[in-house]
Amino acid sequence: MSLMPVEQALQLLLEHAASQPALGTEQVSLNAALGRILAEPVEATLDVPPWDNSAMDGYALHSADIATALEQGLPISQRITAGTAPAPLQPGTCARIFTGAPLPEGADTVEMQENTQLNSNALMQLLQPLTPGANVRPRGQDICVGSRVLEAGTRLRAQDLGLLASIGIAELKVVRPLRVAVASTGDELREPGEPLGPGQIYNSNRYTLIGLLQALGLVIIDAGILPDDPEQTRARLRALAAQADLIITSGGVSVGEADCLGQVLREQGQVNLWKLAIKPGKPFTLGSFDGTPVIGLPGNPAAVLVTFVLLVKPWLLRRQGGTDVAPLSLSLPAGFDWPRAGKRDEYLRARLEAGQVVPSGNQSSGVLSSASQASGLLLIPAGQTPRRGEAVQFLPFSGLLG
Ligand SMILES: Nc1nc2c(c(=O)[nH]1)N[C@H]1C(S)=C(S)[C@@H](COP(=O)(O)OP(=O)(O)OC[C@H]3O[C@@H](n4cnc5c(N)ncnc54)[C@H](O)[C@@H]3O)O[C@H]1N2
Ligand code: MOO
Repeated sequence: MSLMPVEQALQLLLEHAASQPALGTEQVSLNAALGRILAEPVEATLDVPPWDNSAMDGYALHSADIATALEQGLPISQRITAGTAPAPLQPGTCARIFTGAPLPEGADTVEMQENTQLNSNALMQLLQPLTPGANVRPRGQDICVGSRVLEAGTRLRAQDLGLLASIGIAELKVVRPLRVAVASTGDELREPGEPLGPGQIYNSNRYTLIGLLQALGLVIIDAGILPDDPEQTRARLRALAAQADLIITSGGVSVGEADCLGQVLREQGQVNLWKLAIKPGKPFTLGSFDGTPVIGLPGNPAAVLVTFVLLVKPWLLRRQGGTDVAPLSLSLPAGFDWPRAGKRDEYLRARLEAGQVVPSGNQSSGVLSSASQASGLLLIPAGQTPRRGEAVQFLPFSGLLG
């Protein structure tokens, strides 16, 4: 059976997310807007800076007076601090001025105080030639009135909030956060804190997934472990579907027989089982229950991490109207020889060493310690055998998480 390329799966997921009914919006204050997605574009209603101002602590003068200022000095006719409104500059004089203070009418140039001296006549004398217009930050240098400063669909970062504040915006309209239910499946699972019986393991995916969702600022419905019983699974899914915009499950999506979740989705909802050309993360499902989308991730812990950051996160962002969903990918030299070409795109847990990318340990899809030791994912495309020194794509976790 042929495997679905990752790009195709991503495209289908993004189309699926975009086809969902629009989410509501809410008005939030700037300090509650970090990481939220802007629901409408923002246009500036003022210039920033609102007037020409000084970039330095020093003296403001008219460029016509530079020669006089160099030769004999100029009298200082006023003192302008930030936050004050200056009087027009008297011709043939200069003004003491500080960084950020408005330039007086009649001045067009500033010299920093280190390049000046007060001569014996208490005149400000330039110590070196000065370019007309130097050290002036013109009105509108940053933002012009009427310009669009941010587009709808922008995920707000700290600098975006600062930018909005600079044009006086105190509140803005953002998309309401998604409610995402997280459920693990598997009879072998126990929760940390409980004793482990024979054949049992701890439920790590729950914590990985909840952490990944928390970093995206979403509302999480922690559904714990789904029981391996169709009747109970149905009832639990019904309750989750009524509250959540998306249900994410882990486990039970491969060809195994104890696949109670798949059975319930097939009977009561809808399910597409994909075999992706990705390692780890080959089995992946997209379905629905009572109209609520369900994404079923493979149970292997590293497959959960990889498929979430590459496929689920873009779905979540696009579902909220986010426009920028592609992760940062850097082209860096490989610090290894890759021995054999694979049939799937392989995303290795990797880190940087002396500017080169190296795998960070055991790459089995059941292994999490190598993910913990990694600073990103390294792509070995299907069919390729990169050699040491050749460029490979490295996706830092700083761009994948949060
Ligand atoms: N005959 C085949 N077997 C398997 C195939 C295949 O194509 N044919 N694919 C393999 C691949 S690739 C993956 S990935 C896994 C996916 O399996 P499932 O999604 O059905 O997941 P499970 O069987 O339930 O679990 C797999 C593995 O992960 C552990 N697990 C599950 N949930 C958790 C959890 N919440 N916390 C920690 N660990 C968890 C589970 O114990 C298993 O070891 O299938 C392969 N098999
Ligand atoms: O896709 Mo599985 O995660 O390779 O083991």
